[in-house]
Amino acid sequence: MTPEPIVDIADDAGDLADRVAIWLATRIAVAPARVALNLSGGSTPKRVYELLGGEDLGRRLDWGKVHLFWGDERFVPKDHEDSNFHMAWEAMIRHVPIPAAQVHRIPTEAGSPEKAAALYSETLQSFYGARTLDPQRPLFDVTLLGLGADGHTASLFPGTAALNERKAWATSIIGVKPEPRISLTYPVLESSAAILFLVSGAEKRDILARVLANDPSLPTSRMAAHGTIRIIADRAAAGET
Ligand SMILES: O=C(O)[C@H](O)[C@@H](O)[C@H](O)[C@H](O)COP(=O)(O)O
Repeated sequence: MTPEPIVDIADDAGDLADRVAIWLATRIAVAPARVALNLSGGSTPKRVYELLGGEDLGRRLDWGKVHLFWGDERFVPKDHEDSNFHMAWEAMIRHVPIPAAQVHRIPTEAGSPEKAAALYSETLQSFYGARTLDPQRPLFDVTLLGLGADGHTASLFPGTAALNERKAWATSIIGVKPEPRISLTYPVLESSAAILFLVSGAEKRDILARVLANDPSLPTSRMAAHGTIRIIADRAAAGET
């Protein structure tokens, strides 16, 4: 990974979620105007979204300046239980006063995964106000990502053409998982002031060690961000228990 990640160790999954939620709440609070958060799917961030959508934290945040995006999505309807949007909707979005126009989900109602990817690229470019990314002006304030057991992140899986896509902002991934996926590409994920990887559980221990050793065969290791990269792992994932 470039730059070298900052690694934070949380006690357990609950502590990890608390830290990330507070970190995100602080980013939202200090942002002068709009703040663009790029969300991930997976089981690890769900508790973070619940905290941000909860009574305690959710009501204190200025949701009027928050814009939500997704790093990847399954090509399923928006209310499908496997939808990353649906997970964030249930855990957080439906509980908070964020304007609907600021929730930029991946449009899986488009006729095909390719069309959904093309439409989402347009959404991102229109938000950014340009079709070319400027390293000095990141698209996202924060990108949340996970680490899959095979080293994937977002829906960038080992050995797929999506890893080499540098031109399109979003792409479709077909034939790797039972359902097609749509994923932002490296240049777009990397256009973030801060990237935060959430890694929890003993089953992630080996793969996290390989990422930290910069194994180039792993999509996660190949992330080369413009801003900072932080990995928040719990003790089980970090091999400290
Ligand atoms: O939609 C998804 O599933 C993801 O975007 C994916 O990249 C995920 O972040 C990792 O597979 C880790 O998932 P866990 O948090 O469930 O371990």
